[in-house]
Amino acid sequence: MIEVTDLYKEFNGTPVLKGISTTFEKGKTSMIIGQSGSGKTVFLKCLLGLHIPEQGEICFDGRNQTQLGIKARRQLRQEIGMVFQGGALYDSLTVEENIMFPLKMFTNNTSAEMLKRVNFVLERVNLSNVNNRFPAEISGGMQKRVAIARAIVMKPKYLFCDEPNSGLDPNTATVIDNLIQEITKEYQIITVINSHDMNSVMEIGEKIVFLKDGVKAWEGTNKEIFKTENEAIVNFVYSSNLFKKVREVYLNETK
Ligand SMILES: Nc1ncnc2c1ncn2[C@@H]1O[C@H](COP(=O)(O)OP(=O)(O)OP(=O)(O)O)[C@@H](O)[C@H]1O
Repeated sequence: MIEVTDLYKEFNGTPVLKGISTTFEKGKTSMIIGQSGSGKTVFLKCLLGLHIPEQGEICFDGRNQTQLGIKARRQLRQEIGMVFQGGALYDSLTVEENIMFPLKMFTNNTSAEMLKRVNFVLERVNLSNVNNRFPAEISGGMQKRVAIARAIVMKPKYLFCDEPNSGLDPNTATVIDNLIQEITKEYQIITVINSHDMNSVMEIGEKIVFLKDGVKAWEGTNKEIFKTENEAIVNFVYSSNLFKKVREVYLNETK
């Protein structure tokens, strides 16, 4: 479990995260949502250890990230897989080289062992015959799959995804969402996703943390989001007429 307690982060005296506490569980896809500027990226960067919070604790299965020594921090970093916004693949490396990169960096595996693992994760994300292609030679959806394959190649305990669906059409976005959720369950990973995409939130948001002005304004599941009376989350999620209608139908059907 990841336990975040009273997390506080400021920049030049301006508070961005104002005492956030929450937990993320194994085998669940948890989502951080909120308006632009609400602090989602800063929160994810704190989890990754890229920002040092002024106050609070982030415990990864009992290990308080902010108090770990260099060696333990490096170990923890290796247990985290990251899917960056836009995929962040290396353009000059092939798909195979991109996925092999963390293995080369952090393991002493032989070339044959690394290749076996690369092919295994490529198969897991339903990609074949793309080993020697460059990122520019495959579609956006395929690039996301490669980014997911690279994120899981080190068998992470924790998977963080920043806007994994950005730039994808709705069908491909749903396929990527489902893939992330399947992998989360199959390998019992703790997955935390930053998202703007309400379809994703409704589809795979087993836990949703809603940030508003750096404060946790609501948390719950994608089912609870339909029923909640919390004004802040209702205004945020149901700003679209389509979602207002969907909510009405759901509430009528479950009366
Ligand atoms: N390195 C930094 N230095 C100073 N201010 C920062 C820094 N990083 C983020 N901020 C500020 O923190 C606030 C929250 O930013 P953050 O990027 O977390 O928002 P967000 O919710 O991820 O927004 P978006 O959905 O647009 O990506 C913003 O006001 C931003 O300007």
